[in-house]
Amino acid sequence: MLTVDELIKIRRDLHQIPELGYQEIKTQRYLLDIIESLPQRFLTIETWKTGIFVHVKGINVSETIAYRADMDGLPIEEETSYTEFRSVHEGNMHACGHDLHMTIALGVLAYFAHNQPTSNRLFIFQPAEEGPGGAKPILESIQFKQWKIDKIIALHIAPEHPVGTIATKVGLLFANTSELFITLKGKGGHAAYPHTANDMVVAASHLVTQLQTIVSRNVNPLDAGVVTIGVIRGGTKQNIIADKAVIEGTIRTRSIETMKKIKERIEALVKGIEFGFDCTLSIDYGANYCQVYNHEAVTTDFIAFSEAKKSVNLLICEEAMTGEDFGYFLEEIPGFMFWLGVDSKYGLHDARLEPNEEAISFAVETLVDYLK
Ligand SMILES: CC(=O)N[C@@H](CCC[C@H](N)C(=O)O)C(=O)O
Repeated sequence: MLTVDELIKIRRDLHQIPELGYQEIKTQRYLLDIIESLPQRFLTIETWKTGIFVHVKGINVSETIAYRADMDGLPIEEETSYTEFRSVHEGNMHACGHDLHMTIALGVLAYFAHNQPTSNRLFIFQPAEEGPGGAKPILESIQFKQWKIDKIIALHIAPEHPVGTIATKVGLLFANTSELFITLKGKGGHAAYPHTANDMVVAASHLVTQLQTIVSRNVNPLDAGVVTIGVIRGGTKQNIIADKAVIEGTIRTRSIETMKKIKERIEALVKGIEFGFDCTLSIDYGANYCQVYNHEAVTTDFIAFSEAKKSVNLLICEEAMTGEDFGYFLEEIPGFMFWLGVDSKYGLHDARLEPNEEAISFAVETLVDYLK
């Protein structure tokens, strides 16, 4: 069993070593050291790329329930008030709570390493949730298939809810997502001779503005969609006309049809920019995640469990336009995801995110109770 102080130490240690998707080398080693220090009698440990599976053998097996935690950090320069356990990986931060997700999984796993569960449990420490995605290749792996999972569960921290809150719903919880990378190629030149060049900073600026019309003009207002451009990059010096620019963003929708429609509109606008600015554009949709859709029977059962538990403040929430490759597990295996309140003034993907660590022991106790 891990004590509250040990759990907090683990979270703080993990917080200091955020690594991007499929680079979670130190994170994997750190987790393995803890997992290997637990009683091994019921455990089978296997690594998968930078991820880990830990199978816990049950006493009287009738099913296998999987619990998944994601492992990767984000390319964000930390701006929290932390002084003693700030990220030591310059430019990277656990700004999406995966340090808490892993700590909670370890806490629950440690309980079952000491107290053999009735049925089997599988703990999945999954790389690359923020991109390019670890869930789909895990599902396709022979290693994962050997465990024959009957039910799967995961959580995500929710900065906007107080500690003690569990928020979830039956059906759609998270959106369909697609990354978006557009490269514009034109003709560079001297800043004083714009008539001899095709300026990709100007072309990219027009495109970014036009992309904003898709949700407002092409998506049914009663439906929902998001086109967010998070990066615009181009040029090398203030007096040189840029021959290249790059736009990076993400698309979010409630339905596959709307995702298709938004992509069609992007492609049409890209053609217009090519024609209008006499340049060449290419589109790469990067990683695409399917929606997170909570299965009715298991989610209803978890909602009833949470309602009956005095320590839990249960919220039936609305769906969000966040994405999660956990959706791929739910395409194949019954299960659900829920939000865990961590009460931070600053939200997910914010350099100042400071989750309340009391949420860790609350989550471990609640999940142990649900899974035992
Ligand atoms: C919970 C959360 O914040 N998830 C990420 C998932 C990223 C998906 C992909 N890399 C993309 O940007 O489309 C999110 O941004 O919602």
